[in-house]
Amino acid sequence: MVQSSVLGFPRIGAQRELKKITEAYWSKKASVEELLAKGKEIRAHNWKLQQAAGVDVIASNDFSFYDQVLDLSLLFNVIPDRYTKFDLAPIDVLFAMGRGLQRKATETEAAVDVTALEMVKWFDSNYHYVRPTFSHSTEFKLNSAAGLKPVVEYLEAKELGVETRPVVVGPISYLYLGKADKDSLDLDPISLLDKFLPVYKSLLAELYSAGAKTVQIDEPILVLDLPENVQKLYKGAFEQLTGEGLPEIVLTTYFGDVRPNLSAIKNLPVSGLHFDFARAPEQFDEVVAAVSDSQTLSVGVVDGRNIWKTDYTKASALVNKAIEKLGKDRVVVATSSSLLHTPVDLANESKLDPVIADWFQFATQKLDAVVAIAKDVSGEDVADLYAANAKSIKARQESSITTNPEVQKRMATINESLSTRSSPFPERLAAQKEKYNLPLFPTTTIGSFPQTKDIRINRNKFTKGTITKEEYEQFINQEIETVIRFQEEIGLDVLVHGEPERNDMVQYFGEQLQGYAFTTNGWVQSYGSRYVRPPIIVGDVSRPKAMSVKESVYAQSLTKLPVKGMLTGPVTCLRWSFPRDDVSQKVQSLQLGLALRDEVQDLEAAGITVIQVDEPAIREGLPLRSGQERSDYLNWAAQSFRVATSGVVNSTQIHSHFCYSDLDPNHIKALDADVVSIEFSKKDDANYIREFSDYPNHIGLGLFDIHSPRIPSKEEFVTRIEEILKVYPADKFWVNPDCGLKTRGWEETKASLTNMVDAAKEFRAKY
Ligand code: MET
Ligand SMILES: [Zn+2]
Repeated sequence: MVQSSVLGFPRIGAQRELKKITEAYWSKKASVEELLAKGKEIRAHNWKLQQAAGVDVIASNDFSFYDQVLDLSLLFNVIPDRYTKFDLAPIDVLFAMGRGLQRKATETEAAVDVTALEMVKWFDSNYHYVRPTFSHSTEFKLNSAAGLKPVVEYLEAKELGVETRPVVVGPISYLYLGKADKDSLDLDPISLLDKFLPVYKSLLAELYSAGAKTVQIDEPILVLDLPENVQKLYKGAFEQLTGEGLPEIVLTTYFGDVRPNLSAIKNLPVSGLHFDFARAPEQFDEVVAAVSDSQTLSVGVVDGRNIWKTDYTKASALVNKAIEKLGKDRVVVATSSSLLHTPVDLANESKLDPVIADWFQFATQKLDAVVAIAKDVSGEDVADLYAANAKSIKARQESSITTNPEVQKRMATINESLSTRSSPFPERLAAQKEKYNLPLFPTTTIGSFPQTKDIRINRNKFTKGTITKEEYEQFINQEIETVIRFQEEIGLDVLVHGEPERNDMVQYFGEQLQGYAFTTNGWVQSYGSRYVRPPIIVGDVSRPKAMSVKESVYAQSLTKLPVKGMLTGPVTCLRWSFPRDDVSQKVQSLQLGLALRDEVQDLEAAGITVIQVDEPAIREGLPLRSGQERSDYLNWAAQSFRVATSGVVNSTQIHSHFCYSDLDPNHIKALDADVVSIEFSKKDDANYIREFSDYPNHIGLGLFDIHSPRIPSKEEFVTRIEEILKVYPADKFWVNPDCGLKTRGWEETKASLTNMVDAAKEFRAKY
């Protein structure tokens, strides 16, 4: 029998149970016992679900209350001192590292004030991990204060009658994905490997004693351009991690092609290797040849990153090719990566057009897919399943929903002049200076203001039809007015309308574009308790009518100060949707660029002449390796943005915004935006700041973390601005937060922004 394997299952719960309980815990509406019990319930549910589906290899330790990488930092005691001095319970240390913690002293608790650790994109996905942060004083040890999570969860499953394979991020990836803390900037985390391995090994030994025969060790960095010194570490490291009293290891890689690093993993003493053939089928021959005689091959054919139905016939053909080489006993049918990146269950979608829904598989359906393929290649009769699958695949290929000849005709009109502004930046800058006459250190925000409960309630009422469209719009207008008045009051220079009408920055536009489908419950974890519901691009994209003009015009009518129009850029719309897999991403991105061009021009015509087109996803879309694919990407990504934004006059000021990543200024030059804002509050490295000083256009280097409820004081802003001014010129300096404020409450928003604006005024007076 060929086995089926799932590398990880979404942990958010089919009804977002995890979000509800963690947020209740944070606001002290649920106890720690209730929190832990809910986690346990979700895990049990997921294991049972996979067992019932017939999955042979089921993962444990794929659950997390915040992030699986952060869990390891707690487990291995990679906890910067600033989090340990308050005597917090382990779960609160975890949350403090993940999201910061600020609380006043009470009779029973001391005051706490710590910022969160840095959060960055997990490879090219829309998931974010909390970056391990090392210093010279880091002392690795198994931190068993709350039990050893992988062991606890392994035993928990066992008790339920489910034998699982614990999954842990590998030691080399863990270090490599980390960074040095501010006090130890000369430290290269990878140099800590020798110290780290014995502790990592003791975790494996504990798992083995608990009964785990095999563990899944994820080494996703093997799909990156790895420096040779890092490649060379694998052999020695895995030799140390195998042997008597230790479980067997299945080494997993995903999200790309491993070939350039293949020598690193050839002949490792691991019992199995896993590769992602959904993403990188081209690596097949070479990586299969690298599997040694004693090893199994886990064939990742069911895509963990997208929602399209797996083509069973194609998948079987690939698996059979592996079986020909290795035999049935040494081949496993697997998901390409963890299913964390897909929505939980298609059965929760009652509103999807059934014709289109038939093209999809969500995580729960993907369980059936791996099982069906494993059965088929084992020789079991699954002809009915295969016939039904072939029918769906064919129906999609032949559907007229996916093509729009008008869009295709318009795509042919894209050329240099359609994607270039009529004058270079210096001329535009002059025109804009004259028009807006902004002070030095102009202050602005990134767009969204707190999405309050009231907003959600009213949106729900409107969706359910219990209030009319007019009533809803009136409500939204009131919200806009509140936001405008607040901004005027505290003295911001370039205002925003606050985005109260938007549930999500991509979904909101997706719902108004042709060529998109959306789910009602297709949530995917983005970070912590923040989930997104990516819309799905099913066909050629176009814009039937204006999408954002009404709200912006209303906001502008309330004030003399400029109000920024606010759009989500083509690359971000693409990246934060589930893209089509039947046309290239470039084509989808340019189609979105054309649709947004119409919107930008409509805004300008309506008198909105500062327009921000957000591209926070541009960095994550960057192919993981350098080379042709990456330079092609940078070209079409920038071109799509320029298609959207270049049809305006010189005095119209185009802004863009980037967050969640180590942005390379070179990657955004070609967008040619007049002003960009960048998440920056966690960047301490002066050299990194300096890289931006050559950037030709104007930049707002984000001054505070919007993922955290913490309120920076005015003095803190002043110190930070001074620090940046050492290497960054004052005349290009915009003052703004890291990102939008939608996840924040009003109280902290008011306080933080007031302090920020006051700090800017101080510098304005000085310069
Ligand atoms: C993730 S980037 C968010 C940008 C958006 N304009 C906002 O303020 O929310
Ligand atoms: Zn942002």
